Amino acid sequence: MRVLEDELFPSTPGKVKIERAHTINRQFHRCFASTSTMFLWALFLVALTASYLSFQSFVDTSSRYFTASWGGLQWEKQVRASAQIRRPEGFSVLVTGAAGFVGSHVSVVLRKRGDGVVGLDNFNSYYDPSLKKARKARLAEHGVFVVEGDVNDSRLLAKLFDVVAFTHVMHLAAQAGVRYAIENPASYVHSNIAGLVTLLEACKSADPQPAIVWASSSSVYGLNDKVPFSESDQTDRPASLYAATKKAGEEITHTYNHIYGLAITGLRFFTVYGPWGRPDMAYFSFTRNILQGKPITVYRGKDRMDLARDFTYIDDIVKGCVASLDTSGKSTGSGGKKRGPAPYRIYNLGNTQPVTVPTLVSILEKHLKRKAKKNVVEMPGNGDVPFTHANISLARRDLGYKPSTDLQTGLKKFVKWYVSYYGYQRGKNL
Ligand SMILES: O=C(O)[C@H]1O[C@H](OP(=O)(O)OP(=O)(O)OC[C@H]2O[C@@H](n3ccc(=O)[nH]c3=O)[C@H](O)[C@@H]2O)[C@H](O)[C@@H](O)[C@@H]1O
Repeated sequence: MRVLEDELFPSTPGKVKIERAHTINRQFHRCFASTSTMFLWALFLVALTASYLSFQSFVDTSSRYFTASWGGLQWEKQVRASAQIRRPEGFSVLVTGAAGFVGSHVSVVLRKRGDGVVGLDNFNSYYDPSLKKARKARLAEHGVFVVEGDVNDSRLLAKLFDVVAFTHVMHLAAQAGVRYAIENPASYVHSNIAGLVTLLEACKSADPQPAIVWASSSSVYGLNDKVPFSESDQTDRPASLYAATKKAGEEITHTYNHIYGLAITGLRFFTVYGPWGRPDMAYFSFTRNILQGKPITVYRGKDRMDLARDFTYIDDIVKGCVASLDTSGKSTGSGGKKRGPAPYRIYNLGNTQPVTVPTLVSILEKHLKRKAKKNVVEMPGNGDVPFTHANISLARRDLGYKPSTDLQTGLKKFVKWYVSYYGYQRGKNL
């Protein structure tokens, strides 16, 4: 009873205070203890996360180191052997996009005449990479080694220039295709802008600086309607992001020529076709579909106008590329500094005989001995231009460029290659 009374009505009021103070103290300690425990836990978690992250980055770095497709003594030996020059006054050429259509052809021709050639290609999957691997195998038969890597990899480029004093760079690596830019715009910026700048940075710092020949495109003429297209014509109205990145490439290379003394030649290719070509292009996909009995889509311009292209055969383009290397002149910079003016050139490489898309189809039908199932639709507004037509007088004058294969002959050679490459037999579904 007393206890209860004492508890309910304490005789000494201070007692409550003391007890309350004790309780508060205890609570404070408990609270402090739990805060510091929490703090310790938090510290522990932070430390755990940090060590996990650094472990991850260690794993990443080391796995990159161990799985990198380039580097090492054996790799350097292959690069050196491939770059070896076997003719007097020969070149050592770094060919980017070497497993690509134009790149593989140029590499073979250069190697055959005794130049040293090292290829570089990222083997991306824009179109069937097995075709790129097959081109690589063909290059290996000719003694050309293709490094697997990206032009955006500045460490790789520095290493390549460290191992070989390239006299020339044939820059053909790019995100190609006019209409695909709608689907994947970033890939054009990545390869055609960022990749180009990374490559030019490597070239500018290289000692000696190489001369550069690179692939621009007929698409830079965009909405121009003055024909034939001449190099001095207006090129500031591109119709696709692809064209815009190629035009930007022309401006970017000009800057590097101006500031660092790099010798630059830009080649505006006009719809290149032929054996070992690109499956995304019309002549290639039409062939596949006609052989498989599938329909093809033929675009038509405004007022039912047929679209036309200045289709250019691969062997003619290769001759233009090689002549550009032969006449490129020298870069003048060293130690990353310009020492004098260097050549800056741009040339059209076309065939000068535009052919309509329906005519292209009828030539294919003749060579394939099959009728196409045509689905004619109005050209969608996705970057296409209605026609292209090259004026090649500049290239003829400076490069001795003289295309000699008409579309009939060129497509016959393409169909022959296609049929043998894909092992086509009548009746067999490819
Ligand atoms: O000359 C160039 O600079 C460009 O040439 C080609 O671009 P393009 O001329 O559009 O070549 P294709 O894609 O083979 O088209 C050829 C023609 O066939 C037409 N086409 C294409 C595809 C299709 O399904 N149907 C069709 O009618 C196109 O509209 C175009 O008129 C290349 O794809 C580009 O990489 C290159 O830069």
